[in-house]
Order: sequence, then C-alpha cells, then structure tokens
Amino acid sequence: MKIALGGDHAGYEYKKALIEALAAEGVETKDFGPFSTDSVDYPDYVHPLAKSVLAKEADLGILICGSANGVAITANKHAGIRAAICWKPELAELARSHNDANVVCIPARFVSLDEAKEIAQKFISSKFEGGRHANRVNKIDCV
Ligand SMILES: O=C(CO)[C@H](O)[C@H](O)[C@H](O)COP(=O)(O)O
Repeated sequence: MKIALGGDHAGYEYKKALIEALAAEGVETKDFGPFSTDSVDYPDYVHPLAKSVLAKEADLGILICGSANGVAITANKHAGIRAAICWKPELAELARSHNDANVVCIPARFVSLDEAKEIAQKFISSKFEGGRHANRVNKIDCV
C-alpha cells in the first residue's frame, strides 16, 4: 500500500509525524508537501496529491491542515476523489466502509497528534463494504 500525504503549514508537524509513524509500520508514503511551517496556499499541494491518487500512483491520500475544510473542498473538485473530513477514528472507518473515500482530511488544529494517528490508521486499514453503499457512491460520480 502507498499513501500520499499533503496539506498546508498548519498540518506540517502532524504530516511529518504521520509519515514517520507509517514508515515505522512499513507503509510506503509520498510527501506532497509543504516541507516547512512557512505559510502556504493549500491548493498548491492538494491538486497534485489528488491527481496522484486518481492516477493510482498512491492507493489513498491523507490531507492535513488547520480545519480540514480547505483541503477537502479542493480535493473534491477532482472527479473521482472522495475526500472526507474526519476528526474521529470512527468517522474515518465509515468514510472508507460506507463512502469509499479515497482521501481523508484531518483538522490538525482540532485533534491531538495521537488522534490524528488513530484517524489515519483507521482510514488506511478499513475497506469499502460495497453493496447498497456502491449504488450510492456511483450516483455521486454520475454528476
Ligand atoms: O482550511 C484550511 C486549509 O485547508 C485550514 O484551516 C488552513 O490551515 C487555515 O486557513 C490556515 O490559517 P492561517 O491563519 O493562514 O495559518
């Protein structure tokens, strides 16, 4: 499994820690930046990550910023991206199992680092259930 990570300056420290934690578990990652806490514009980092997930260069994406709103709004502009804002591990599990989300957006200014790690872990380890949920997800993509 390969995970793409990105976000903005408000999520930089959490992104760094998540990459270290994933690497320690043998999970391959690709860091789309930013690479410091200098103030940046999140769309500059979200668009390349979304394209990479759609190109199947990465299996799933993790976006981290202050509130998760901007990165989610941006990622969901890409047809085929289903980006979910998750502030609890249970939400991350449901985003995968019910909504087939392929990107999770974590609000770094509203969760602890340990919570962010749990959210990321639950997201990448959960599977889409299909069935009735597939009918619904397919209608999203029909627009
Ligand atoms: O929605 C956002 C980006 O996806 C975040 O909340 C940003 O991290 C936030 O807007 C950054 O605010 P700052 O005052 O420029 O640090």
